[in-house]
Amino acid sequence: MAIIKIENLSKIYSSQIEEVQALKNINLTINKGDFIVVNGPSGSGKSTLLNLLAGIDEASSGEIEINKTSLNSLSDRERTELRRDKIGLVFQYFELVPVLTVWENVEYPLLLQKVSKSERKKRVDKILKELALDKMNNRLPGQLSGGQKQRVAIARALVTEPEVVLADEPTGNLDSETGKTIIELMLNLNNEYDVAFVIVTHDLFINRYAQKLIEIKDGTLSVKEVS
Ligand SMILES: Nc1ncnc2c1ncn2[C@@H]1O[C@H](COP(=O)(O)OP(=O)(O)OP(=O)(O)O)[C@@H](O)[C@H]1O
Repeated sequence: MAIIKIENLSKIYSSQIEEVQALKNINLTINKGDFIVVNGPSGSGKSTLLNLLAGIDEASSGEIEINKTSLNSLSDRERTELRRDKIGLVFQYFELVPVLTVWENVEYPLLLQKVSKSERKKRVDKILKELALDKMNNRLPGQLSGGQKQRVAIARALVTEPEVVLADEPTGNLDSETGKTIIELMLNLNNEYDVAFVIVTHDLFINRYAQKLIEIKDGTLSVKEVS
């Protein structure tokens, strides 16, 4: 079942000096439970693609459908809510809120969704236990290792029960052993919850975990192999 459908998506960055076509007519379907790895050289358009999916930036032309709803057909507010409900985000530099505890960081997206207090407690406790972080509930992000921070970020991305998690260089700031643990954790969560993962990375070791391996080059996308 398709969760996200990208059709003829293009992005042009224009300034007074030049125009850069960062994405050229991209087509891609992300299905329920997919584990997709995206490679590509620096400047090829990987972050642009994630930013368009995450709503951090807007496409120049083309369509993104989430659960059969075209983002172009929605108001700004509806678009934000749809993304907030269906997409979880994980970043290279973790992006945790430094003054909130581990527990509060994971609770935060549920506050935005206006989930009740009792339901918040249930869901945050469950995901922190699942990710073996329940002994660290009251720590601040500054008191965690890189791998622990990334586990908190993954818990925060999953607590809203999204259909897809987009991860931008999730191992980029971790040593190789911790990076491997994080990817294997994502794979387990993918199997357990059937949530799709799209991992944009330079770390070639991640490719062996891919169900679908995608390469972006000069703004065009190709599927390298499907297992
Ligand atoms: N805000 C912007 N204004 C102008 N050009 C931009 C902007 N953001 C990105 N670009 C250009 O768009 C192209 C794609 O950039 P993008 O950041 O998507 O690449 P990337 O594959 O994520 O690279 P990296 O692996 O280095 O992060 C590049 O040529 C880049 O210089």
